[in-house]
Amino acid sequence: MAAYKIVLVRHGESEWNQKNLFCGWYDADLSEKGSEEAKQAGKWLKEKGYTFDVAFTSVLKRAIKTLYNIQQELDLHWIPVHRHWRLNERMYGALQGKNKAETAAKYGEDQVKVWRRAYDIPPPQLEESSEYNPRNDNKYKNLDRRVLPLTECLKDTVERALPYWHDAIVPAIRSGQKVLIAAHGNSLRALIKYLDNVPDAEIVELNLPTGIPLVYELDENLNPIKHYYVAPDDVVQKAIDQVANQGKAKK
Ligand SMILES: O=C(OP(=O)(O)O)[C@H](O)COP(=O)(O)O
Repeated sequence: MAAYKIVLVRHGESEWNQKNLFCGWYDADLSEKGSEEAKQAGKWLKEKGYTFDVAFTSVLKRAIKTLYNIQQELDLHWIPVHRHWRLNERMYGALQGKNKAETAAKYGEDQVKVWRRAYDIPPPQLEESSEYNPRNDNKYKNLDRRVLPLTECLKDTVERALPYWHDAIVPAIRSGQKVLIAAHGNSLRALIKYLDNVPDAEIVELNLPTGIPLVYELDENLNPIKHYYVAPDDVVQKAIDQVANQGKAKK
């Protein structure tokens, strides 16, 4: 019997997902399809009787709006929402704004898979002068510049996301609140890597679909007992395959 149940959800499709661009900390909006996916996520949760006491998200609008769409479906506008940069997507460095299929055609699919999925190999850094440099973004103006990354591998994302997990999310779970986390493909992979203790070589194969709630049942020590998506299996598999295939060169 699970002591706790939490729900993780990757935001619905963003405009940059739709264009197959590496997005990272760029603040892309949801596409129309992404808003629909977010509403559908809320409907699936409602159908299965889920409700929440508190929600956590990043400071990026694709995750914030996904969460809001879910709140709307569940009539949970009133719950506290905590936004934090530590739940942001992995900083994709110099790849931000580049098309994944074109990058695969230029550098090879194997290299792109390493950049997308290797645990401890970061993509090349953003230039200091880049328009995507978070050090010039108002959202982060009160933070020490040294915590703002110019690139990250998944290991870096794990290291900057976990303090927020331990300091903010774990106390909420332990206090008995029902927790929803709306975040990103790689910031959620970072959390799953930690929760499930996934070996470095295996995390490479984990792809998270957009807009499909993922339930984690946890024991009293917050160790996972089991996890499952709240959506029909065929929908889940198709969405996972789509993400995995984004890094293939167009034939
Ligand atoms: O910004 C991104 O993630 P997000 O859409 O979950 O926020 C990345 O571009 C996801 O790409 P990836 O699946 O190639 O790591």
